[in-house]
Amino acid sequence: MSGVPGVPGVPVDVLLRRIDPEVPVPVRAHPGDAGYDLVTTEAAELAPGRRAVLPTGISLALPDGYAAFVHPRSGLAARCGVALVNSPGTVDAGYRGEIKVIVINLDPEESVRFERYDRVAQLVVQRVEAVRFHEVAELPGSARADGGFGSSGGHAGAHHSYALKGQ
Ligand SMILES: O=c1ccn([C@H]2C[C@H](O)[C@@H](COP(=O)(O)OP(=O)(O)OP(=O)(O)O)O2)c(=O)[nH]1
Ligand SMILES: [Mg+2]
Repeated sequence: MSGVPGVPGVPVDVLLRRIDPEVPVPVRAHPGDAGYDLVTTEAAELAPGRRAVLPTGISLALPDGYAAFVHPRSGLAARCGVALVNSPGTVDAGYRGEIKVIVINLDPEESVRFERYDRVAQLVVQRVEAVRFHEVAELPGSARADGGFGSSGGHAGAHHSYALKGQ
């Protein structure tokens, strides 16, 4: 194994176990892509508004200090209205179970069908930091302060009233 964790451009070595013996090892569509495509090992049909937990046939041992994030595929979202319920899903370094993808069909009218080995999501591996929290009575000031949730204005949909209750 040659990967040096944290050195840019050097791939990180990740142990992978195939639960489904025929499932392809995740690949990127192009060199440099962020996401490694995940397939479903089970066919499924989702009526409008329905969701499913799809198995991917793989489990991983990520190095400490890393996590993998299960992201949606934009093509499925744009063409079929398929989203991930918990987007992005978080795969912890210590998780040894099968990676699963929680899909939902947001199209109001059309069902969507997944065949075995269809690519349903993409896995992005990233470094994650551990933190030490230091409790204080007052936080240091900042330009944004407590502005959020549209405080800077000027976005599409501004004609809808979505002011938070009590603000
Ligand atoms: O899209 C996902 C999200 C999570 N997981 C797996 C890996 C992750 O390490 C574990 C737990 O996920 P998470 O912490 O999001 O779920 P939880 O509801 O907090 O469960 P737990 O109490 O087990 O942490 O489930 C997946 O396979 N796919
Ligand atoms: Mg958790």
